[in-house]
Amino acid sequence: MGANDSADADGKCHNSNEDDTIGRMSETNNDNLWPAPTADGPLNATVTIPGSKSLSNRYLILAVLGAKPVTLVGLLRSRDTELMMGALSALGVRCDIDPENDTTVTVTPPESGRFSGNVGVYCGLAGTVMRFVPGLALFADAPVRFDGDDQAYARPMQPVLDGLEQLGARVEYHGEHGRLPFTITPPRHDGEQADDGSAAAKVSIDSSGSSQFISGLLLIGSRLPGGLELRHTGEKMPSLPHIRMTVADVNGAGGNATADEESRVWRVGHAALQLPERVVVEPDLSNAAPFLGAALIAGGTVRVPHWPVETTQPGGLLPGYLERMGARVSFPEEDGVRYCEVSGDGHVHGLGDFDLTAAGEIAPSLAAILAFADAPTRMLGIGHLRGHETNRLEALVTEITRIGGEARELEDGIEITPVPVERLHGEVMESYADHRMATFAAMIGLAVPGVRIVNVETTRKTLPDFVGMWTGMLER
Ligand SMILES: O=C(O)C1=C[C@@H](OP(=O)(O)O)[C@@H](O)[C@H](O)C1
Ligand SMILES: C=C(OP(=O)(O)O)C(=O)O
Repeated sequence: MGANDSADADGKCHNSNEDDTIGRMSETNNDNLWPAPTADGPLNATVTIPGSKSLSNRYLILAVLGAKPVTLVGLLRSRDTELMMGALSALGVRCDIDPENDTTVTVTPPESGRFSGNVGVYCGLAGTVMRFVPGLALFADAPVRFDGDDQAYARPMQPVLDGLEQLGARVEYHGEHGRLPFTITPPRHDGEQADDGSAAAKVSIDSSGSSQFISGLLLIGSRLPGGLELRHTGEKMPSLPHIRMTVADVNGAGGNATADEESRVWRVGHAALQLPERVVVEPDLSNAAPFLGAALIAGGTVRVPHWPVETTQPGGLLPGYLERMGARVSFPEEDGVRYCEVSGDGHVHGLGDFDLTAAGEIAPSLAAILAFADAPTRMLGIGHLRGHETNRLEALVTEITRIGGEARELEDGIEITPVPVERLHGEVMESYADHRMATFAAMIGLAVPGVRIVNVETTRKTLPDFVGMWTGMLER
């Protein structure tokens, strides 16, 4: 849970959302350095990964768009999901945490179906909160103000807000145009939640900067009187699996969402959404990347249990990517549990030109592995990572260069040219308040002694106990 959050005896979630400070950018100071452990031999570990951030925060949104309570099992409990629950609580939703198991949360939508306005929503640095919750403000009874971490002010927001304006909302920017903080005033309501036979609302946005702009609008499309027809006008379309995940999840809640990816048009019919009474969240497969990738860097074997046979998560592409880098990958089943098992012998193949448009969020973890490869890699299709938690392309180049490696930014990605590991040296590595830059540095530290990481706690964005999991993986 967040630093200021607590569950009382009846499990009701109190979330002083606006005071959340965990994971905020912290100053570099020597009290805040974590010595990243090196691997002193091949690994042999099984690592259980908490619930998927992307699925957890989609299910939370879809649960509140229904009419009946929904119990989410295996929900991620990390900064990004606390921020989401805090946002929903502010809007009048109940989140009851099971006192026996804090990853089981029951979400009860407001009885009226209308969200409380005249409230503030604190987004932290969470893309899924800042891009998914504004859509709910369309159905609030008064304006909703959104704010976030200072670093969040740099993240692009405008396309999703342009979309909401096309749907009748008014958006007032309090800082830079197109960025946090802002206030959304919902359109005047006259029972728009019913299907009044009107045509689908047509919205056009440029979603080249983030797939979350499209997802944020598709999530609420079912509630519009005639549904939604959403057109993406831009050139690039990053993270398509995340958009497919949204379509699948809307349909899993009884919606009618379809995609014409070639024409870049998505349609969502008007529908009363209702997730099943109980929904089980898959482990976060992108968060498995540092751990499974560790087997390639250090050698040995790492297993992740509960690996789904089929998934909408882009992390489902990870085993294939690791195989291309030289890993042996298998999916053994033991006592009904399916594992992803990755083994490495310390040798990593470079990938040459490598299109990562589909799964940009795992770029930092792959970069850490590829810094130890036998040949260069150009990870392409990820220019939009400049608008992630930090400018990840710049951050990766800075950190690889800092330890004596070679990398450079490309217009649409990053080129990593490995150097012999003896030339790499441990340094204080920045994490930029970015969970994936912190785990990137920890991966480097497996093979480069003396790495110390600034503010490793920033991993709480999506992993409540990264340090415990990492040191557990290295225990023999
Ligand atoms: O919808 C989602 O859950 C996400 C979409 C992706 O965003 P971008 O399309 O901005 O990369 C991904 O990187 C992010 O971690 C999660
Ligand atoms: C880009 C990411 O996060 P967000 O959901 O904040 O966009 C990420 O987790 O890599």
